[in-house]
Amino acid sequence: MEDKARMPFTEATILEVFRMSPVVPMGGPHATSESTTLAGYTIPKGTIILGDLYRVLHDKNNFEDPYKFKPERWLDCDGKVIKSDKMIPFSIGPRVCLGKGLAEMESFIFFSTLLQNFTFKVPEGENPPNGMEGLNAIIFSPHDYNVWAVRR
Ligand code: HEM
Repeated sequence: MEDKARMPFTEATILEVFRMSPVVPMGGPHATSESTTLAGYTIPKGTIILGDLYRVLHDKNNFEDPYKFKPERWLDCDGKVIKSDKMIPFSIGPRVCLGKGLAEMESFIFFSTLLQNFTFKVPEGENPPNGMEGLNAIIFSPHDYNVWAVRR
């Protein structure tokens, strides 16, 4: 993990994967504990609320070319990783994902270890998933696809 600070492009790539294909696109269900008003709408007590994390992560006001996979959007002109409060794949607020730190650490170790040891190739004539289509339930996952993992 101490190498992470020296691997900004790897971190940027993982951020872009989380942005393009958020694992929990609608976050967790919440409910209003009392009646409230938001943007002129009255929301009665007990209303189930789902925050559309996917929409925030694909809003062109938040991210230029939101449907393009561009890891470099996360790097500033000095090559340092940019932080954004619009980057909310783990949700926000008091019920933010409890495993956020662990998940970020695991993703970095998993991804960098795989890339250190393998080159990934799509078999000829087949298309890799585009990051947007998949099985969209509580958890978003890509459709099945084939990939060759060639040992380096
Ligand atoms: C890429 C990996 C992960 C993503 C994108 C993710 C995302 C999320 C999201 C969006 C929520 C809903 C927050 C809300 O209700 O507003 C959540 C909740 C939660 N996550 Fe994760 N999560 C990940 C991995 C993990 C891991 C590894 C753990 C535990 C080791 C974990 C534990 C939890 C728990 C306990 C909650 C419920 C928090 C609460 O309601 O107070 N998550 N996660």
